[in-house]
Amino acid sequence: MASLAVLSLMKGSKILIQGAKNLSTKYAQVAIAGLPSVVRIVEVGPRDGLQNEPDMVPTDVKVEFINKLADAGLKNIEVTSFVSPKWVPQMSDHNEVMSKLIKRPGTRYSVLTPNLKGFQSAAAAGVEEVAIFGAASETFSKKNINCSIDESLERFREVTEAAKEKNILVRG
Ligand SMILES: CC(C)(COP(=O)([O-])OP(=O)([O-])OC[C@H]1O[C@@H](n2cnc3c(N)ncnc32)[C@H](O)[C@@H]1OP(=O)([O-])[O-])[C@@H](O)C(=O)NCCC(=O)NCCSC(=O)C[C@@](C)(O)CC(=O)[O-]
Repeated sequence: MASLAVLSLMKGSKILIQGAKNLSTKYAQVAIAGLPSVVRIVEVGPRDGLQNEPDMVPTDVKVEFINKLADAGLKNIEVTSFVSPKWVPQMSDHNEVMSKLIKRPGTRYSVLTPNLKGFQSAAAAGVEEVAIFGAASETFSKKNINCSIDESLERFREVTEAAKEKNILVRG
């Protein structure tokens, strides 16, 4: 009797295991189905890596850093920010960086632009791609770009509309 029970238990658990396997495969497929087929990696060292440096990094050093990253084969490099020099002094040489860097064919150089003013300066500097950047919390949004999340979305709308008119790419 006992062996019959064991057998049916084993059969039952086998069905369960198979069911779990099918389910996990199905969910795995759904999960993979949701992923993009291409991932673009953006090197942000010249901007995010330098922006909080307390001592001003000379523009020529920044430009040499960017050129070396491009020479190393990086295809997407975030090179500076068009933000307030009062907020981020290290990025105040954004125009000089853009004018001095050697644009390597096949490499895309992008900059941060939190608002229309920054975008207009970036466009005047011949930028081909801008990045807008929001926040997940009201606190960080206020601390970082001095506005609420809703206000930032309105600013980003202005930037994206202006960028569309000038055929400048926008990255979120
Ligand atoms: C966004 C603002 C300017 C708003 O700052 P604000 O004070 O709200 O702006 P405002 O309109 O009151 O203007 C204040 C002054 O800034 C000037 N101004 C106004 N806009 C610009 C501009 N675009 N470029 C240059 N100057 C600008 C404006 O002309 C004025 O000059 P003043 O009359 O006092 O002489 C300010 O909050 C700011 O610059 N914040 C710094 C943002 C920043 O760069 N944060 C670090 C990068 S974000 C980050 O690191 C996270 C991230 C992106 O890496 C996460 C991720 O990777 O996803």
